[in-house]
Amino acid sequence: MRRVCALVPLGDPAIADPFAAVAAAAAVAARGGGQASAILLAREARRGDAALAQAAREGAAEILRAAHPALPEAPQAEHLLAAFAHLLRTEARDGLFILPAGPVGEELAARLALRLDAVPLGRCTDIAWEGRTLLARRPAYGGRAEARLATEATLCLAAMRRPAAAAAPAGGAPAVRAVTLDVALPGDLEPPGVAEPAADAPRRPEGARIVVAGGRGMGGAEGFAQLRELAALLDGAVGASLPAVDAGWAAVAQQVGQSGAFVAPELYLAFGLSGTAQHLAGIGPGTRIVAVNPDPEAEIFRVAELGLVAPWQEVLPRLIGRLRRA
Ligand SMILES: Cc1cc2nc3c(=O)[nH]c(=O)nc-3n(C[C@H](O)[C@H](O)[C@H](O)COP(=O)(O)OP(=O)(O)OC[C@H]3O[C@@H](n4cnc5c(N)ncnc54)[C@H](O)[C@@H]3O)c2cc1C
Repeated sequence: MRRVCALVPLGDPAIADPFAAVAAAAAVAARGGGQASAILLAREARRGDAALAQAAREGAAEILRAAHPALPEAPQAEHLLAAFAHLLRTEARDGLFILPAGPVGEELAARLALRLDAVPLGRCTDIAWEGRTLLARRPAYGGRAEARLATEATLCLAAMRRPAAAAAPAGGAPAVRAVTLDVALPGDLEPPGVAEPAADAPRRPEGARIVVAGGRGMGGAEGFAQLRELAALLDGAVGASLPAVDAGWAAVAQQVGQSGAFVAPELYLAFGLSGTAQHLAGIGPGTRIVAVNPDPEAEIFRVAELGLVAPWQEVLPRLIGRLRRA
């Protein structure tokens, strides 16, 4: 088995769970009988103290703390790309490098592979070795098929989600090394188009403890107004399916699923959602789902821990009324 290393960009608010990469790398390495390493990238080395402890807890046996004083507070992909490309060229020329799944991690994995002439594996669900051959699996055609990739390339990049089962901790304190980067970072970048979220911007579902989600079955904006009210009462966030977003009932940032956000709340309340593979791909394996749908055959009931065969109109107003009185 070759080196398996997580690349962890710290301080980027767009990456909800950067340490998912360490957990995924540890799981991949453990299956091959080895241990994972991690590269933590931050603006200042001291920023990494808590991160160091978490990377160790997630299973990294070897940690490189990389700091670049010119890294902006909220780095853009160009900055992270320059810094990680330099790190991989100088510190680790081969191996499997894993970034956290999500728009930033997946873009970085693809662009790093291009820059370093490495093999881009995309967002993988599973990676293992068979002899010298690395075998990766990833969903294809909207989750209806699975692509199996095999390569003997020595440098590969992938993005992965947090695995359902964590690898056993590395055991003992990890070996830690620090490095300060002196590579030039791109300057004078245009600020990202959505640098400042509007004051009334909806809360994003990533990171919320409770997600109240709606689909096409909500039938219109009125149904979503009630979902927002329930989410506020539960201190949760609203999620939506692609058709609901397309209809303009919810914001693009609230879309959950394969082409939207990945969420891993404790509780996912699903109203008017049929439970397609593309939607469920955005919900963490440890999440408990409660579904409300009048169709007893709806797929969502196969994954729901609790299901109510009823239209949302019978359940949602009552739930809101109860919580208001509580
Ligand atoms: C490449 C690709 C990527 C995709 N990415 C995503 C993605 O990221 N996220 C996503 O969500 N989809 C995605 N899709 C779309 C996906 O295939 C489905 O079309 C979508 O998930 C269905 O959304 P839905 O459950 O809201 O609607 P439907 O499948 O139409 O389900 C509506 C449900 O509402 C129920 N219902 C009807 N009336 C009521 C009522 N009064 N109360 C309660 N329930 C009611 C119905 O019984 C039904 O089960 C993607 C598709 C492709 C091809």
